[in-house]
Amino acid sequence: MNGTPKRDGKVQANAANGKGLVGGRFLLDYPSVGATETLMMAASLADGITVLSNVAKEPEVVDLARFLIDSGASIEGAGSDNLVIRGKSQLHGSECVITPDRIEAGTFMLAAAITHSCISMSPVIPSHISCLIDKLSEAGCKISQFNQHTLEVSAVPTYIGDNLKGFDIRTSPFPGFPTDLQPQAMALLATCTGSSLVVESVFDKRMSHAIGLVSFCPLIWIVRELQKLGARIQVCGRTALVFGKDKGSSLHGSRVFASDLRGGVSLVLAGLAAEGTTEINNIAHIDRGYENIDRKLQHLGVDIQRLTPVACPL
Ligand SMILES: CC(=O)N[C@H]1[C@@H](OP(=O)(O)OP(=O)(O)OC[C@H]2O[C@@H](n3ccc(=O)[nH]c3=O)[C@H](O)[C@@H]2O)O[C@H](CO)[C@@H](O)[C@@H]1O
Ligand SMILES: C=C(OP(=O)(O)O)C(=O)O
Repeated sequence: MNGTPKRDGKVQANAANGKGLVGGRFLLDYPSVGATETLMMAASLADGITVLSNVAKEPEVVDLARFLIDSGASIEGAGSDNLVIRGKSQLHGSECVITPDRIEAGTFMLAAAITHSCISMSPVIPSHISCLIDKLSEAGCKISQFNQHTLEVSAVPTYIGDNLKGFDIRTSPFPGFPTDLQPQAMALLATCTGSSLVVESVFDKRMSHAIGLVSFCPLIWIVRELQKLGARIQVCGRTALVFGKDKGSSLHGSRVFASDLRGGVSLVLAGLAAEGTTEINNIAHIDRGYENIDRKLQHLGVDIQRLTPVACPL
């Protein structure tokens, strides 16, 4: 794309002067999920061979590669640092079964932990959430795998004693700890014993952008909402220090506001552990990533009521 003009806030792109896309070599500065997926789709229909280096290895990238291959694309290396894509003149339709949502599964695992309960989940691909499995095990949960795709998370008092132990987190690209589970894990840490460090190394703006709320920053916002529920958290740059539960201190219900998807669901988790009633507003954020979360939690015995309908029915 040469001399990409910007007009009225829009970018107008012209591929190879109107002759279509041509393959090439790309070295990504950062293994970006969106950039890898976009380049993979473009290269599948570009003229010639494309070599992509330092690409994202997230399961969703591998899933998209599988779908493109089933649709006629030629992609080698999905799940590794490098991809070789031989462009085709066209693709065809194919059927696709989407990989189980590891972030939804991880959120329910954290729900089991924060409520000191036992939840069995299926289908889950354990290797997609091995980092969370390790952290919850470190906290004292018992995680059992029953068959290829069934996991049970147990944090019942007879097993863990009075409380789970805090643990430290540093988010990083797959297979590291997912940034999309960071706020939910922070809610859990506020109920564990001891202090825990959370370092956000994927999304700079989730941590450092707006200390003092100069402009919108999801992390600062969510910390403030969790604090309304009694969580004790201090943020410094990309690091949050979560002070766990002392004897006598606990989360309590309050009126809070979701400001984004994962921060929003972390308020649901905190609400599960809080004494009294928690009212969460702006739940459209949560509905974007959790289908029927209220009904799923009701099935697990949670006293939860939806006060506003799903904004955009799924
Ligand atoms: C729709 C979707 O799939 N969204 C996911 C995707 O977002 P998304 O694809 O947008 O995330 P990226 O992996 O591109 O970006 C992650 C971070 O890296 C930064 N960056 C990105 C490219 C670059 O060249 N340099 C750079 O610094 C971005 O500003 C951002 O802070 O991956 C994120 C990281 O796992 C997840 O949190 C999102 O849920
Ligand atoms: C950040 C996420 O998605 P979105 O970019 O759609 O908010 C997410 O899935 O956690």
